[in-house]
Amino acid sequence: MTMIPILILSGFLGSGKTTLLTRLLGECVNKSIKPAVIMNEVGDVNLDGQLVDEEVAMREMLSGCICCTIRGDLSMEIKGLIEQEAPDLILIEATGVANPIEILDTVTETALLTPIDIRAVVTIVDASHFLQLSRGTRGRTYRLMEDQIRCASMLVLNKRDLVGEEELEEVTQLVAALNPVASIQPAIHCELDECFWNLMLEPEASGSGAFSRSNAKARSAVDVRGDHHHAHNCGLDSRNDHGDHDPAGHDHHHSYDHVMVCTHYFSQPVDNHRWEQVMNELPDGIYRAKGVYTASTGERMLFQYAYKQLELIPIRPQGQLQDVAVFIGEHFSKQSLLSKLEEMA
Ligand SMILES: Nc1nc2c(ncn2[C@@H]2O[C@H](COP(=O)(O)OP(=O)(O)OP(=O)(O)O)[C@@H](O)[C@H]2O)c(=O)[nH]1
Repeated sequence: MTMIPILILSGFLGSGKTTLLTRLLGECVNKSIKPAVIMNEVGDVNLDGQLVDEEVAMREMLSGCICCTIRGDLSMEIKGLIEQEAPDLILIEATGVANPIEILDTVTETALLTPIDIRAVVTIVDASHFLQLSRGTRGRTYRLMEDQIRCASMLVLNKRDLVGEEELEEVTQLVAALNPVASIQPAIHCELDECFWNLMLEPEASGSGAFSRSNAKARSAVDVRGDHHHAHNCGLDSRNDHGDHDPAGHDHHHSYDHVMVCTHYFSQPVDNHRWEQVMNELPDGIYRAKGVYTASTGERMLFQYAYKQLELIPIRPQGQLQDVAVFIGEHFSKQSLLSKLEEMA
């Protein structure tokens, strides 16, 4: 019986999951592996899908988080992908607010429907952001990041370019203390050593043990017991299941109910400089934004904003794609943001 390996990419908003995913897809081409991708977004548009080659089989799960509201759908997506696309490997990019323990649980349940093997949970950590939060009050976002780190089998300490040597040492120690088992790799734009790609894509060839399903289950169980309050929820505020029991019978403690999503559809082209200005003036509460707009030059632009860093990338969209911006953060006024965006028109 062939078991289809699954890689779960976890990490807080803007940490570099899509960056890692696109690199992994490149490595798959090099190694003649046929991948399939499941992308999950908290908003109702998937812009990251634009960065994935058209030829790669992809399923999008939007407007909910696979770790809670739409976790049942994940099993069906995995089963459907295997039956329809016969991939060698499935890569799941979770939302940045997902609790990977829940995803592990769901994927493990999927094994009852179809033969799969969880090969690794790769958590990407924004080294600079994590360090900054660790030095502050260590609120809910920090706790979610801790959970994501705890259940990883591999850890990528990304955005190494944004921290100095001593800070890197400090953040490595923090992360290693939370998860002494996982291998840790510092990286810039998720550029990893060859052995890391081999571990993810060809564990047999590299002679290293995979993250077997039973390991995953055991790990998940330990974490659930050890830190029960953080175990069964994600940081998404757009759910309506507050305090409910979920079908699997888990108690939901919504300790991460603090992340807000705001979506804006552009009605006309936008001047690039004006857009940079607007993004520079965003309130501190907005830590992540992405979208597509038409510049006044007529060019389509994909923009990425993570923790005050803005990136504008000219794109040729695959298929129909609306001009839209999604803002993610906490404690910000959606109304004043939307008015500001309206004013631009
Ligand atoms: N300076 C710096 N920026 C990075 C690095 N890696 C990724 N980025 C940028 O950070 C932003 C977010 O990267 P993504 O890969 O989209 O992050 P993500 O985790 O998929 O984001 P979400 O899907 O919103 O959760 C993009 O603008 C990237 O180009 C890095 O090592 N250093």
